Amino acid sequence: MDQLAKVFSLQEQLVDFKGPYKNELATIKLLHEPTKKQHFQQLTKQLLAHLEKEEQNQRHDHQSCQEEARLLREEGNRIYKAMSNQNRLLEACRLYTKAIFKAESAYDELCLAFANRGMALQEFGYYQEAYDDCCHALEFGYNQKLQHKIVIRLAYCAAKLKNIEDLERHLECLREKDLNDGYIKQLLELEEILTDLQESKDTANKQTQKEEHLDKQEIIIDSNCDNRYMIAKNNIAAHEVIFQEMASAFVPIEDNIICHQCATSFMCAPIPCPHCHHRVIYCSRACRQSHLYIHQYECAAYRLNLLQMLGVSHLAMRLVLTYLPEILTHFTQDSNTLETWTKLLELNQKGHSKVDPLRPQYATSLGMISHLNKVSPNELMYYALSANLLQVYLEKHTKFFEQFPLNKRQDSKIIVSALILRHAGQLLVNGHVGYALSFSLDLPLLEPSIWQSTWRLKLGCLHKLSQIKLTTAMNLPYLSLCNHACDPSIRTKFDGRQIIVYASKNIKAGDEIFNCYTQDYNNSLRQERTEHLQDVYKFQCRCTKCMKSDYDEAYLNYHQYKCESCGKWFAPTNLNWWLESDLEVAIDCTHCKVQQVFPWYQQFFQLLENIHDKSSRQLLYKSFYQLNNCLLDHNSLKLNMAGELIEACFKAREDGYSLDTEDYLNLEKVIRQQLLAVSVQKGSHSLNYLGKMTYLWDLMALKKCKLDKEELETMLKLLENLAREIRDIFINYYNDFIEQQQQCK
Ligand SMILES: C[S@@+](CC[C@H](N)C(=O)[O-])C[C@H]1O[C@@H](n2cnc3c(N)ncnc32)[C@H](O)[C@@H]1O
Repeated sequence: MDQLAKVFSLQEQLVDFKGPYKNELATIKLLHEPTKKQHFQQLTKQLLAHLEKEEQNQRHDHQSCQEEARLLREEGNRIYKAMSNQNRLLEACRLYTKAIFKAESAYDELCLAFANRGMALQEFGYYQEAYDDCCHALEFGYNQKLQHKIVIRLAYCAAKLKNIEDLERHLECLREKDLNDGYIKQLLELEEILTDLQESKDTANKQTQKEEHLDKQEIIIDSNCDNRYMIAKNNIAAHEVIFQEMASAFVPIEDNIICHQCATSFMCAPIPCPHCHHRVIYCSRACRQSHLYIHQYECAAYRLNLLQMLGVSHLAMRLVLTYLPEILTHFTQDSNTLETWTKLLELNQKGHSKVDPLRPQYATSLGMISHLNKVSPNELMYYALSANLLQVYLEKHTKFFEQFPLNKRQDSKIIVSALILRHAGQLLVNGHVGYALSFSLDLPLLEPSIWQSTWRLKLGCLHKLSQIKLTTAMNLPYLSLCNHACDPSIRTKFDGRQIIVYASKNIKAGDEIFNCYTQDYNNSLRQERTEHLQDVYKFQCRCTKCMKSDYDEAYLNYHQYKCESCGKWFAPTNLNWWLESDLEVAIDCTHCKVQQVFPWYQQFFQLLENIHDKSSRQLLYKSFYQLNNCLLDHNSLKLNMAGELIEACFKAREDGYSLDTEDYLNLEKVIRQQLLAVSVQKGSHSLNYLGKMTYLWDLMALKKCKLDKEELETMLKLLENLAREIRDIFINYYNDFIEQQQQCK
């Protein structure tokens, strides 16, 4: 990072960005001025060489990768063989996974680790993942003489997956091998399964996939002026799906372990690329193969750790990589740089009024609004230098530019830089952040303490899935057509790389459909939102909520304290004082100006430290209920304290301290208060609500509380707001532990 800053600052001195902004092409051309170009590009190459050197210094040699992976795999084998250990399969898988990561490109170990993980996954019941691992074992050079061991496993998994074609292929391969009696017996069994599958194939219900009509409501996009927006053509009822969109490109945020192809964060058998220090991961072999085209141009950048320094410019480059085949068609023999650029930009004029969000065309992305003309010269310089760096990287470390006509190589470099710059500018105001409920565990699907079988949690473990994580930065150009309001008319659900947009309230035909780019009016102050919207999105918000005279009333209602002196309700100047590291800050009543002591605050957290002690817990519940005397209704601090109390009680239970009936009654009461407050602040369809709901479901599963039928049905309906695989986990949990006992009532 330091080196990047150093090189960028040297490059800045070589370019004059002071003049008026024209467009991305003209900006990039400034970096290519003949007099400075050589020195300028030399600095970029030096930076890349520096990263290469750093990577080489940190790289583990083949032998140590091999050795560390071997030790992990052998430890996995030891656990796998320990028949008395009921968690052995997932524990072994965990170690095999670590071995796969450690092996990097030491293929001789990598293939063994895949083979062994495949064996354990198969036994646990993850057949598709086991199948993929066996394919990887073969791909990375599993011993020729022992390959029948892997092929028989492939055949077994194909049989479990009812994949006749694969099963036929693997059995054919096995028939040609010289097998011992044991294997011949297995082969005959598999032959029988194949016959059964073939016979049942014809009678099986052929499920034709229904082509769902995805945008139930017609959306009009006014493209006559620069500022496009979305309106409802028909009345749209609250909670109806308005449209769905598939992200054409996305990148994982930070170090989240997410499949780079389908964006799932739920993987029981992560498959890392062996060449870029496992910085790119897939959930399946199919995803790995689908992503090969993009990854061939990114692998070296991941290896050099270049991309994490560049944030939005990385997503911009992915957009270019995704649409390269389309971009290439615009490079003709006889047009010059400006003509090619103009032709590319004309695409969006043709495209944006007829957009298919599920099959996004490049035109839609090219047409997104950008405010590069309004950013500071320093900011513009940063994005231009990042675009240039990525272009030079593609040139030096990949075969990317070989796809362009030979006589257009120079043009293509300038245009590719200009496109990366254009998309970075667009994504600054059009990028979307995906989020999901997640576990706060490393390799959560391989955590033996929480799973009873595939996708089925153990009793009392649903609350482990209560965290909300930001997962991806996405390009969703159709959703981006919605303008902002602080009281939006939509809510969004992220499901892998697909987004589903629901009406959050009734929308009348002709009404504009608004998204919210910040925290909404219910969860932030107008001034905070205004500053952010002005800084990033370059506009002054004039939505109905911001134009009201009591614009902050809703939010301030969640921060009302009763003054210890005058007894009046007030909202402190520093609303979230309890989130700050320095808790010594003085809180004064805004009416009588008397400084507050808040003795209940210290007392509560002291009691929390002794949660294992029954009498402390009793005092804790009492002091929580007493908060109602000094904190109004759904006060955010009270909500936070409820969260601390609930988590601490669940943790105590996990640590082996038994909670009694009174504890559970109190817990239920506190969880319900928390859920009510979250539904008021964030809405009951929010992930925040669903995350907190897991605690109540755990109490139900543990037979410590009961819900009436109506309440339970309402909660079940809310599961629609979860991504598919997370919803499955909730439904399995409901079926395993809740449904039956609720029926027994
Ligand atoms: C994601 S885009 C929305 C679609 C945009 N109107 C377009 O034509 O592409 C965000 C940009 O739209 C404009 N915008 C969005 N909401 C707005 C609002 N409430 N008032 C004024 N401008 C707005 C701002 O320029 C903002 O940076």
